[in-house]
Amino acid sequence: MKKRLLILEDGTVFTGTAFGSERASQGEVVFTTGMTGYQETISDPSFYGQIVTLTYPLIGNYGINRDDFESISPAIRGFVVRELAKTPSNFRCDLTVDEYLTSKDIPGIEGIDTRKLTRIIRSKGSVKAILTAADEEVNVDEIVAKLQVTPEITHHVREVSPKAAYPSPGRGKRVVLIDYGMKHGILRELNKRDCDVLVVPYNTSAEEILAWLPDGIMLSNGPGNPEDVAESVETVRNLIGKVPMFGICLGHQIFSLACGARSYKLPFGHRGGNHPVKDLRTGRTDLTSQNHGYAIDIDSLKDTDLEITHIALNDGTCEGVRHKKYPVFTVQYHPEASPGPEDSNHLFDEFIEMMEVEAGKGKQHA
Ligand SMILES: NC(=O)CC[C@H](N)C(=O)O
Repeated sequence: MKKRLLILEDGTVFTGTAFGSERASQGEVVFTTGMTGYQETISDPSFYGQIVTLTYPLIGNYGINRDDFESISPAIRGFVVRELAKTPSNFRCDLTVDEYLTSKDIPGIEGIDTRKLTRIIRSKGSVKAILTAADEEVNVDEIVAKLQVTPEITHHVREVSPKAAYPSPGRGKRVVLIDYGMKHGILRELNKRDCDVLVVPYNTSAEEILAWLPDGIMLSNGPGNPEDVAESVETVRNLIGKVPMFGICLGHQIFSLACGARSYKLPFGHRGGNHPVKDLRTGRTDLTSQNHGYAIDIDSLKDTDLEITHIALNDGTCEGVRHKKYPVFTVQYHPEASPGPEDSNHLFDEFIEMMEVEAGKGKQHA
């Protein structure tokens, strides 16, 4: 069993056991609180550039299967667990987490105090860290000094958005899905409703999108700071009022910025499967799946045509908006679940309904 170190920029060193790839890796450490769904978490492209720690203490007990991936290649920089199950047991299990991460060249560490690590992230906020082998040559002071001056990575979306458009056909509503680093759950939900989907790269122009004559546009989740993707904000600005839109997570942030709102970085983000969110119009609270480090500033909505529709009950932050004039709504959380609760799955039905209503209006005009 090889020893591995997780060294934080504040100088804290955790010593644990290595699994997965043997290489060293650097990233922002974040924690997620889901008790299940680690396979979806590992393969969620919104974690690009991050070392992910799971607060649930035993991970890997049902292995990795063929069905639950949210993308083809995981984008995480490292995986941190208290205890990794060595002998998973499940009828769908194909590989162990160790085998899978080794095949994808992602390093992991187990056997560290993940509660202590989580507390550090909670009190310090975003923390840069490095995963490296515990050999004699390691100079912790040098690594810490290097970490402290390493700038945050920018423009994550470019790394995970597809290079070309591809179809996912259906007989229903025609939807252009802008893929900023999409979880496949979003595409699955649209396909389940028989949508005729065209998935397009983040930098596809508004003209190209509209040339496909979509009934609706879906703005996906994705990694990083929404302010880094100014060109996508500009594209969305040019689409507002032309076609119904539904946005999720980064899609929600990009749409809000396009309407003139501002975003900011949360102290330690929302990541997990039990975040209560209140729908301000119905008073209903859904338990939601979340994975975001940024949020839309509620005060900044005053100067826009947006109305806040959802708030996080844990900290009162913005969880959803709706355009006052045009058929567009967006949420900060994940109605596609995968992983997590499916309470808000109905939002995909609302999107279909919204497209039907708009298509009906078009017919009346014709
Ligand atoms: N899952 C997402 O789309 C996350 C959005 C954005 N990258 C954030 O961290 O806030």
